[in-house]
Amino acid sequence: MDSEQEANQKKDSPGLSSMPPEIGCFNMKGKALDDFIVGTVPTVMYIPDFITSIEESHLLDCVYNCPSSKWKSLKNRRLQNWGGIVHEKGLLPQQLPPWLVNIADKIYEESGLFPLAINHVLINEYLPNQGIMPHQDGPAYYPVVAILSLGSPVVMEFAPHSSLQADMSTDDLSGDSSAEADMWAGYHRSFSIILMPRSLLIFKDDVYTRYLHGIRDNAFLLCSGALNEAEACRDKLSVEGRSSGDSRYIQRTETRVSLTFRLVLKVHKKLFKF
Ligand SMILES: O=C(O)CCC(=O)C(=O)O
Ligand SMILES: [Fe+2]
Repeated sequence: MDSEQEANQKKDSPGLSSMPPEIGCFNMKGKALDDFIVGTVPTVMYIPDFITSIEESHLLDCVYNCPSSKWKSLKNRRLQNWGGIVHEKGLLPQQLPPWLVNIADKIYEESGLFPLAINHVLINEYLPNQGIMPHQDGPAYYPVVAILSLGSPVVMEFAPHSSLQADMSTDDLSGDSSAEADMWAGYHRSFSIILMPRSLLIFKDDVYTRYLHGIRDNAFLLCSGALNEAEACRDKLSVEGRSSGDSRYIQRTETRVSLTFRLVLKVHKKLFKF
């Protein structure tokens, strides 16, 4: 941790008391949310150091102090589902615990991107060789997602959905000028983004509705060409890497935990009962 980060951490978190740290104000260093837009496809925002290391440890403690029954083991990762069951007809709601309400409300208030308070949080845990298949988050959610990363850095890859690739090939045959065709191909290119610990990734618009996102299940993840490569690699202490020719990789040595914040607009009145 550099001295500026250390100073910020001391300022934001007044001591290691047993009190849970308040999640500080949106750490945008005086910038507007639009200043964090990365890439050219609408719309991805990447906010480094959204929380401090102390807040990160507190959230990890909360995640790991939950009853083990809260974890659901999948083939390639574990997850906790908070906020209720997402059904194709809407959300069968459950109250979020206070430690999640705290941060969910901050993301809601400070981003201004959700029409109502965030009511659903998925927590994913990945070992260094685990990932998540390319997928879309689906129509049950309002089409904005915010992902807070804790622990090991990873690279998230985005690729246009096959329906968009079909559009592209139709366009290639439609006699566009080559400049326009190049623009179209560039616009729909796959891209990747390094998710450093404590960062917040937000995506919406075409990236939500027309792209797939995923994380490869490898301990080494290619990071050359990532939208935020320069920014993420400035913090060399946090990115353990290896190079092979022109390609650079980050090495995952620790577990990663991510918190995915979303809003389900349609909420059933009846509380979900076990
Ligand atoms: O762990 C992540 O960063 C991604 C999680 C995700 O895509 C999801 O929960 O839908
Ligand atoms: Fe997702």
